[in-house]
Amino acid sequence: PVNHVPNVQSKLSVFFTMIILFTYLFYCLNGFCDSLPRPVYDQQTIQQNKIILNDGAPEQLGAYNASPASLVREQLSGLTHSDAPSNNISIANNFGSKKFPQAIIIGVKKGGTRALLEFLRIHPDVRAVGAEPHFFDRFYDKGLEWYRNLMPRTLEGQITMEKTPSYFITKEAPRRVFSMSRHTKLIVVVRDPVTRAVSDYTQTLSKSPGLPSFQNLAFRNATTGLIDTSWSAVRIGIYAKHLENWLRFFPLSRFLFVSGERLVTDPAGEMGRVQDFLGLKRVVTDKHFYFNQTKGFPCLKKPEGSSRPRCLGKSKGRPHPQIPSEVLLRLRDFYRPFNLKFYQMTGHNFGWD
Ligand SMILES: Nc1ncnc2c1ncn2[C@@H]1O[C@H](COP(=O)(O)OS(=O)(=O)O)[C@@H](OP(=O)(O)O)[C@H]1O
Repeated sequence: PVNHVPNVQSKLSVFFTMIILFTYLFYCLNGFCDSLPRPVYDQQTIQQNKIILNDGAPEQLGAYNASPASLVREQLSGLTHSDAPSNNISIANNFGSKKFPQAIIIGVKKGGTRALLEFLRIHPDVRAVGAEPHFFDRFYDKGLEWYRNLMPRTLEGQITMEKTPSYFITKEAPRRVFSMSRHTKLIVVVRDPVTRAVSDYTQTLSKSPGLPSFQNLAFRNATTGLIDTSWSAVRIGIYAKHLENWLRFFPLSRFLFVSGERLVTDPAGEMGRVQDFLGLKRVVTDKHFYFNQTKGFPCLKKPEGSSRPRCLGKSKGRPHPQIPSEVLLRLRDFYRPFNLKFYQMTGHNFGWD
């Protein structure tokens, strides 16, 4: 019996070592290893992403917009499945690596950028940040590593993406994106600038109900009908001017112009063009969409990370206020030459005139 004591002891120590190893393995698989202290900029990122969700709008987040909690999960796990069950998140946690985006939706505000990103996110080869990072306009001084850290982890063959519609009108953005990578693919969702201006105004009005009327803001002089181009809702729609700025750094072949109107009337058709441009298999097709009569927009039968059909949230597809027709006509006249120039530059007639 004396001989058995060391035997039992060694068996026990092997048993306890195994328990410790298994506990550690389980701990890591659940993603807790990754929650060790992170660099300061990562912690700041979490805070900032909470603020800059949905184009900086402190509005009700849409069904597709990542919640702050999911952003935190995203930051900690490197995943963007805002609705994915947490166990999925933790298992995939350590796979892949964070890369700079190979494609960015750079604009335009109120063009339909959220819809496009959410439609793309159902593609298995696309991984995207849920929130708008605003790196190339607001947070450039945080540095490229900060930016890369915001990205979800991707596996070989997957594309990293983000969307920040204000990049399109940011003077410094083209040079900054170029210095990250001159091969970056740039997607611009454009929409009739008049409707876009009204949509932009509607969003601001929803946050500031005391806002002056649309016509008060649109005209510098109501009698002469002089348009106020310093009003951002007007200025953003001068697409030709903003595009000129980008073409100083990127050739036209690096751009894809998506029609915001067609994204609503024929989402599958427009998604086909987008997937081709990104070099992706055409996985997102008409079978992924259904037209929701109540919402008045196409919705996804199975959005990413969910098995239930879902539309974008309340902040997308808001009813627009009635604007006097003469005001809209005047604005239409104002945009016409810029639109024609834009059609010429892109080789695509968007049919707004
Ligand atoms: N499928 C679907 N569902 C809901 N809304 C859709 C969809 N496709 C395009 N749109 C249009 O997207 C407009 C909002 O554009 P953005 O997402 O670019 O806005 S933002 O700049 O991010 O605030 C939004 O503008 P408004 O209608 O003025 O709210 C919509 O017209």
